[in-house]
Amino acid sequence: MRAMFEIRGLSKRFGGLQAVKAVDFDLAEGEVVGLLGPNGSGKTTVMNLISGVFPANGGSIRLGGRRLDGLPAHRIAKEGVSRTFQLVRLAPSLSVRQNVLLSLSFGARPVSGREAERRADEALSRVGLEGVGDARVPDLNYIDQKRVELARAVATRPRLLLLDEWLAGLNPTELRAAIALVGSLRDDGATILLVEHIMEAVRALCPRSIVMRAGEKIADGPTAEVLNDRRVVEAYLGGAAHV
Ligand SMILES: Nc1ncnc2c1ncn2[C@@H]1O[C@H](COP(=O)(O)OP(=O)(O)OP(=O)(O)O)[C@@H](O)[C@H]1O
Repeated sequence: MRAMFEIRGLSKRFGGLQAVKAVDFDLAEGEVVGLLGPNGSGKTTVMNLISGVFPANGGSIRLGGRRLDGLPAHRIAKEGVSRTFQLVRLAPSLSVRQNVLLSLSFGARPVSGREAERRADEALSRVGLEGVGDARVPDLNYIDQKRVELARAVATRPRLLLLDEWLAGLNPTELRAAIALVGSLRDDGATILLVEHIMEAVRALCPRSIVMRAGEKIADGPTAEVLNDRRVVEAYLGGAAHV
C-alpha cells in the first residue's frame, strides 16, 4: 500500500550549508510521528520544505500521490497541509474568530460567510476556546494564543498537520493540557508530524519518531527504541542536551 505522505531524497542547501541531506520517510494515514534532533539538525527546515516556505534543492514530497514540491505555500495549503509555527504568528488587531476565518479562506476547500463562521467556532471549541471568538488576540494568555494557532491549523481539516514546537514555552499544567489536546486530535484520526524538544510530550504522543543530525536522518522507528539508539544518544550528547 502506498503511504499517504512520502518524502524521497529531500535536500536543502543554504549557501555552503547542507541543512537537509537526502531525507526519506513515509507517513501512514492517522500516524503521529515525532521529528527530533539537536538544535540546527534540520527539523524546522524539513517542515518549511513540506509547507513551501522555500523550495527544496532536490527530492520529492507527495501527499496522497500528488507532488507538493515546487508548489507555492498557498497551493500546498490547498492540497491539505497546515502548520503551526515555532513562534505564535497571529494577527493581533483581529479578533480570535477573524484569525481563524483568515486561515479558512486559504484552506483546501475555501468557505465563506455563515458556513465559515460556523467552521471557525467549531475549530475554536475543538481546541478548548468555546465562546472566545470575539476576544482580541493580545488579551489572551500564551497557551490560549497557541490554541488559536492550532484552531487555525485544524479549521481547514488538513490531511497533514505540522506542529513545530507547538508545546514549547508552556508551564507544567499547561503542558499537560496541551498534550491532552494533541492526543485528542490523534484520537480523531489526524495525521501529525511534530517537531518537539519536550521528550515527555514525544513519549506521550508519538508511537514513532524520526531523528535528524546535521541534516541527515539517523533513526526512524518506535520512539522508545529510537531514544535508546546509540547514534541518537551520541547526537544529543554532541549537540544540545535536550533529551
Ligand atoms: N533561512 C535560512 N537561511 C540560512 N540558513 C538557515 C535557514 N534556516 C535554517 N538555516 C540553517 O540550517 C540549519 C538547520 O536549521 P533548522 O532550523 O532546520 O534546525 P532545527 O533542527 O529545526 O533546529 P532547532 O531545534 O534549533 O529549531 C541550521 O544550521 C540553520 O542555521
